[in-house]
Amino acid sequence: MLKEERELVVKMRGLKKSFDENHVLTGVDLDLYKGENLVVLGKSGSGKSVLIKIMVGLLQQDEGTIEILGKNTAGLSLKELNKLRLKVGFSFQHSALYDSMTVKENLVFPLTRNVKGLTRKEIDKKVDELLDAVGLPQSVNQMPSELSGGQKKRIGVARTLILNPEIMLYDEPTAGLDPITCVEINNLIVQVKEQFNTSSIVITHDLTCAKTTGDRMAVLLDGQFKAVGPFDEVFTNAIDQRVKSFYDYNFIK
Ligand SMILES: Nc1ncnc2c1ncn2[C@@H]1O[C@H](COP(=O)(O)OP(=O)(O)OP(=O)(O)O)[C@@H](O)[C@H]1O
Repeated sequence: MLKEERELVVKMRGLKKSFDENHVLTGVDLDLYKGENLVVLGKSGSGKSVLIKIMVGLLQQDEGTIEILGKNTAGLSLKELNKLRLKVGFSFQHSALYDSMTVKENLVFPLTRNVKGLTRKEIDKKVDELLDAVGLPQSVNQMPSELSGGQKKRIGVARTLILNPEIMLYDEPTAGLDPITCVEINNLIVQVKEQFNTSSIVITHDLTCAKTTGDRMAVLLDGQFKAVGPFDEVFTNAIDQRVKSFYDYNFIK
């Protein structure tokens, strides 16, 4: 199917954001198609987190529009916006699990807060389904402090998925993990897309993560996407020296 015929789940146009004289986003256009994983690459401080925060409503853009699942966020009431945001699952860089709650309680908390009228049986079924999906059914009664970094990330993903999001945002999913665990998390991101039919934005500096998880790359430079496309296309045909050097520094020979 031609790219243009595919359904867009996120459409950003002309997004700008400055902090005083720091012009972080200078005109971002971004398309996320249904069922794809789009990787956003950019060096430290390039504005990747600012972009995601605008998308989930933690920051407000100065200019530009965002459509999520066909709805322009500017025209929505707070109630409509909150409803829409439930369809966007945000998997934080540091997993953000509640340390005083068991794994199960961590998963149940967002579910009961956002979905009313579920029976105990339905809740248990959902928790079991998600822990199975992330490969950690045995961790149900463990405390976050008993989990490894990779396991915490998996539980974080399960907790995000429990609300059935249509769009997943992964912020530096492999940061701070050893290479073997990175591979496992990368595989999980691909698996989630296939199993739960999600579309995702993956923010990373890690080119192995990018190559494994991403259908397309989008490289953020000077506050805009300068190179967008499949991994090999973006890096082998790179005209911009900074896109080339981003690749070279990641794979130092
Ligand atoms: N709330 C804020 N107030 C002022 N400046 C901010 C704020 N948030 C981000 N910035 C600035 O915006 C720029 C981009 O930051 P951002 O966190 O988006 O970078 P990043 O690409 O995610 O970097 P990293 O890869 O290191 O996480 C930085 O110069 C940062 O100092």
